[in-house]
Amino acid sequence: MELQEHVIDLPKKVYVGNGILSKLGDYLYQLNVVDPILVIIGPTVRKLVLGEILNKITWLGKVEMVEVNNSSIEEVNRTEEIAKRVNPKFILGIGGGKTIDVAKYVAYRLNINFISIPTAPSHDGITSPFASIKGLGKPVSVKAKTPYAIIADILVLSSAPRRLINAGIGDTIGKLVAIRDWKLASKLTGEYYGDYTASLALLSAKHALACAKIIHRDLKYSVRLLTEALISSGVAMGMAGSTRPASGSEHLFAHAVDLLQPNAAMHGELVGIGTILMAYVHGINWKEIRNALNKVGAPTTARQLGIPNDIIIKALTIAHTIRPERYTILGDRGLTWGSAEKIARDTGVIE
Ligand SMILES: NC(=O)C1=CN([C@@H]2O[C@H](COP(=O)(O)OP(=O)(O)OC[C@H]3O[C@@H](n4cnc5c(N)ncnc54)[C@H](OP(=O)(O)O)[C@@H]3O)[C@@H](O)[C@H]2O)C=CC1
Ligand SMILES: O=C(CO)COP(=O)(O)O
Ligand SMILES: [Zn+2]
Repeated sequence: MELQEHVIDLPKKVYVGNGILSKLGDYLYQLNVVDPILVIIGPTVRKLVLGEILNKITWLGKVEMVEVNNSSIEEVNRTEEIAKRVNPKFILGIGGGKTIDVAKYVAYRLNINFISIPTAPSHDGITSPFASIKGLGKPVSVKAKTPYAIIADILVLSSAPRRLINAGIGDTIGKLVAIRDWKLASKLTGEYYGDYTASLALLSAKHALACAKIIHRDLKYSVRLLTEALISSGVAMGMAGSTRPASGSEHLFAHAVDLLQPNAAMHGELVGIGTILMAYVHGINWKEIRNALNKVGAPTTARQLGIPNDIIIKALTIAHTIRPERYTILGDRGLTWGSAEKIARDTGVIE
């Protein structure tokens, strides 16, 4: 049998360490970064780190900056127009998941090198060659540019609000369910299952569980664990050429809630709750997942997020329609209202 071509495109270098943003200029030199450079940043992060960043890169020559407010297609189009004018050789995306997604997607559309500088360990888009852009007609991620390099400063990441750190734990714990959905799909539909990439995603989830155990004692060490887990989950997506190892029924639930009640919660928070629910459906230890999220202070109930019970139940019943081509434990027909309500009540997600 002739093997289909599969190309794995991975970042060239990953820098991780405490206070390493102070060496940004050195890293860009090592990476042969030349001007013009376009910095894409969000408004909050701009206030926090822009001064430090600009200090380190202005020697490179022409540096322009664009502030993005969300990850909508309108914001992508606006940023792309600026990028066309600047004609950068490199794009630096600095911030949380939304800013990095916009930077990564604009870099993809214009085929420009993209460097990922995360400021919050809240999502595994830090390394992945995918972006979640609102307004493209579907709530799931689309192909984007593989980061040329990643610069993850643990001091910056661990100073992010605790809610963002907890969201990263939720997004990563989700892989416990995602890889089970993938394996199930391979058995039932014959879909290719990548043992290696699934193991990498599973390892990330285990690191997130370990992080949840020690975060109260050693924040910096646990954020380092979490960041490495997020990076390797992104690498798993890059190796698989799809978000399959990192996104299963728990993400479908999160996307469904986002559709029904936009901006109700952070992505990783919804994925965390989705993981409790779908772990229950898979018949695995959902209480361990709930305990880990509870222990760090991440939400485990609809009430904590101010989401009405009906939205949770409705999301469970429509989750299977979000990405019908990706088979999960929800099957082709999804959950009935009654079974969805029972799952949500049994797991304590709704009262
Ligand atoms: N591409 C992929 O593979 C993946 C993409 N995603 C996507 O990522 C997004 C979620 O990312 P997430 O980071 O949770 O949300 P946001 O990007 O919306 O970030 C949340 C907020 O945190 C702020 N922030 C970031 N860093 C810091 C910091 N160090 N200190 C204080 N505030 C900070 C941001 O500021 P500012 O306003 O400046 O941006 C923003 O206001 C979703 O759209 C999700 O779909 C998630 C997983 C994977
Ligand atoms: O959030 C993601 C991985 O954590 C990406 O998943 P989707 O492909 O479902 O958008
Ligand atoms: Zn995710």
